[in-house]
Amino acid sequence: MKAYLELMNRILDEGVEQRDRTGVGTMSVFGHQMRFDLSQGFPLVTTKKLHLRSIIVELLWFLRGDTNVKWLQERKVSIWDEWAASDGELGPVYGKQWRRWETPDGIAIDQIAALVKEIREKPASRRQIVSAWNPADLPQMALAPCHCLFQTRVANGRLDLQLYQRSADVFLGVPFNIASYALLVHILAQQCDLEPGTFVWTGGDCHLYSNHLEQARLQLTRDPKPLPTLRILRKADSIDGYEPEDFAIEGYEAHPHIKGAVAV
Ligand SMILES: Nc1nc(=O)c2c([nH]1)NC[C@@H]1CN(c3ccc(C(=O)N[C@@H](CCC(=O)O)C(=O)O)cc3)CN21
Ligand SMILES: O=c1ccn([C@H]2C[C@H](O)[C@@H](COP(=O)(O)O)O2)c(=O)[nH]1
Repeated sequence: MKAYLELMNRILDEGVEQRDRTGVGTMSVFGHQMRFDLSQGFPLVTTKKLHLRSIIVELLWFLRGDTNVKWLQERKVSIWDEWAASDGELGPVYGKQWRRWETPDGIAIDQIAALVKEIREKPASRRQIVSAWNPADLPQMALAPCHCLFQTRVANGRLDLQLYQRSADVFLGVPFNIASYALLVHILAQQCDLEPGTFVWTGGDCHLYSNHLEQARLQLTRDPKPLPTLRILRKADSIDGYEPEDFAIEGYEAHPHIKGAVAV
């Protein structure tokens, strides 16, 4: 995960101070790209221990089309709690836009099902895109989508994916986002009889919150370890058929966990 350390290093080196929406304050750079060849291992940060289960459960929650934290909480995942209303709702966030984007005449578009169909039937298509950025729905969302658009592409029997993340909390969010989309590539590839290819992460405002700077510097003193391997233990009948227990990570060696407060 050298690419991740390089991003943290770049922010510490050339980032500018920004006052942000949360009031915490950040150091930020604008525009950055990282590439992960998924045939070389699963990109899980090794310079601090990560809880992959939360990442798996969150991705399956997006794929369910769910926008209520209840399902996450029942599975002991609390990462969205701070933004939820008292009934658990987050408004029309990722799950809604991925699975039920509403047209003005009330038709629901399942972007994920359409993507799987496009990859299978038109692998050379340059229109394999899913967007969570729905300007009409933004006012109702608890938080505007950060990982807002992704595109896939098929070449040489491999599935590549590029994500555009408009806003990136590099210490807390980005390790989750990288692993989550790498996992999504594995799932989509399995469903479409392809091999996982390259995951390209593209960030807009890439920042370290002022209360994460020490944690970032500590990680930069640590040597990254070899990447683990992700195994999907079963091929589900469709993209909707996966359970958290279907995924296993092998050979994950990491430095101790580092705590950091989340900016709300
Ligand atoms: N400021 C901010 N940063 C984010 O990364 C973020 C948001 N807000 N809002 C929405 C979601 C929620 N995400 C989160 C929220 C919390 C953690 C977090 O606290 N992670 C802990 C461990 C939590 C666990 O595994 O249960 C960590 O140390 O990584 C991670 C991602 C990503 N997003
Ligand atoms: O998946 C996610 C979700 C959120 N973030 C971070 C990026 C920012 O620090 C905040 C969102 O604040 P905005 O003012 O809406 O940009 O959450 C992330 O890194 N990854």
